[in-house]
Amino acid sequence: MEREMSTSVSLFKTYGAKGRTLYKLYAGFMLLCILSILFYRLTHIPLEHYSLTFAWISLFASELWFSFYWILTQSVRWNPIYHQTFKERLLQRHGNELPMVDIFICTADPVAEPPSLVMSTVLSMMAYDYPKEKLSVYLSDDAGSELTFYALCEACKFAKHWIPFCNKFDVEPRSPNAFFFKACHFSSSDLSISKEWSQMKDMYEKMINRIDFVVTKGNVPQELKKHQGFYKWTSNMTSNNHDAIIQILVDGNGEISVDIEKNLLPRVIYMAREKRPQHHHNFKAGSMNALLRVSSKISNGPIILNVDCDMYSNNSQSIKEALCFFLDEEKGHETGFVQYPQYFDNISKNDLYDNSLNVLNKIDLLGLESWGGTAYMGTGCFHRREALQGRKYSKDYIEDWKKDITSVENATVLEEKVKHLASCTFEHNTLWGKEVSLITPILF
Ligand SMILES: O=c1ccn([C@@H]2O[C@H](COP(=O)(O)OP(=O)(O)O[C@H]3O[C@H](CO)[C@@H](O)[C@H](O)[C@H]3O)[C@@H](O)[C@H]2O)c(=O)[nH]1
Ligand SMILES: [Mn+2]
Repeated sequence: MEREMSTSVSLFKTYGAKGRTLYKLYAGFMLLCILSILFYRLTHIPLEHYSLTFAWISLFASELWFSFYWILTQSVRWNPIYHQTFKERLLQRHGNELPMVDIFICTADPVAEPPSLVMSTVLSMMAYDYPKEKLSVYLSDDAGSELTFYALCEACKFAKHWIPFCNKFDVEPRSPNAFFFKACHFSSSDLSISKEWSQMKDMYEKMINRIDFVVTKGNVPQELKKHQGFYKWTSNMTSNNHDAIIQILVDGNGEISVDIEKNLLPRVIYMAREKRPQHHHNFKAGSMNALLRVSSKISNGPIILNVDCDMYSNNSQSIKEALCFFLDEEKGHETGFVQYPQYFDNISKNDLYDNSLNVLNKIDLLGLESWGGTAYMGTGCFHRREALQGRKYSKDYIEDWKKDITSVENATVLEEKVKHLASCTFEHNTLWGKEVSLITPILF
């Protein structure tokens, strides 16, 4: 009875996959077959000819290896676990005091990772169905490229139209590139909807053309440098030798921070950490470290979402879903991260290399849950800031979700103040470098 009551108020429910008994029967049968084959191999070794014996033993060795592999994989197939979230309960209980969420997007090269596509990732994050004053989007640009900065300025202008459009038409997914690609045959009997839809598509395509033009040219022409922040790019700057650049593009103040319907936009911050050839930059892990430090002085959101620049969000509710785990009164403290699976677009018809990741996403990751937690995949993961910053698990820990800061300082002053946090030597000989730093490129 007590158990039932506690699950009825929980923000999420956990349940096992259907058909497990059937699977277990099948697995038992398979095991029997495998053992019979192994038994047969061992008891019928042909000894009459050397080459025959060798072939037989080789087969036996590969079957033994396959059996070992098969037994290991049963650990992630045995008991797949699903979760169901209750967003309405989350909103009922925490609707007015939802935590601040900081989103980190990492990009590293404007040629290999075209800024026009990166901006679709940025826009899908900005358009999350979540209170915009609680959302900060950080773009880390490891190339330190003015092309990416230009693209981000364009994306912020476009967001003023895109976000109200998403809200009005319940757009999914909220990456404009994915949306217009998937809905390319959109038609509506309502002429005004059709008109609005094609106007938005047109506006998006014009933005993409402007960005692609600049990227093809390789620099931003003087007349397009409308944002005052361009002065930070000097002629002697290269992608691996430059000062840190922090630009708060949308800071919650003034005309720049509201959309065409006068609703607030999320904060948008551009960061290019300092790079020097003599210091190792540690790839994505290095940029995550700098993002952690810089964001802690700008918004300090207790929840962090990290995405690679080529991974848009395909569900505008993802933040709320993830929060159901973190904010659950009974079990929330047991959750350090919430990982969403990765899916790829443009998979070839036969999918020879299994890019759809069906076994991983639909079975293995769920199977790992029965061992206490799924695998960390890098992108599409929500973290507790405290966990990333070194707090150890404690049964009695209660997180204060209101520790974020909304800095009232002028954006330019704040940019200069936090610049040293993105320096390439910050981690050298400091406690932060020793105890917190995420120099784990394998993970990030
Ligand atoms: O110096 C670098 C190098 C890479 N990146 C970014 O890191 C992300 C991942 O790098 P990528 O080369 O695209 O790695 P993938 O193999 O595509 O990504 C997988 O492997 C990564 C490293 O383990 C994980 O972070 C990802 O989530 C996972 O999808 C991208 O957004 C890059 O822009 C940087 O920010 N700085
Ligand atoms: Mn990648």
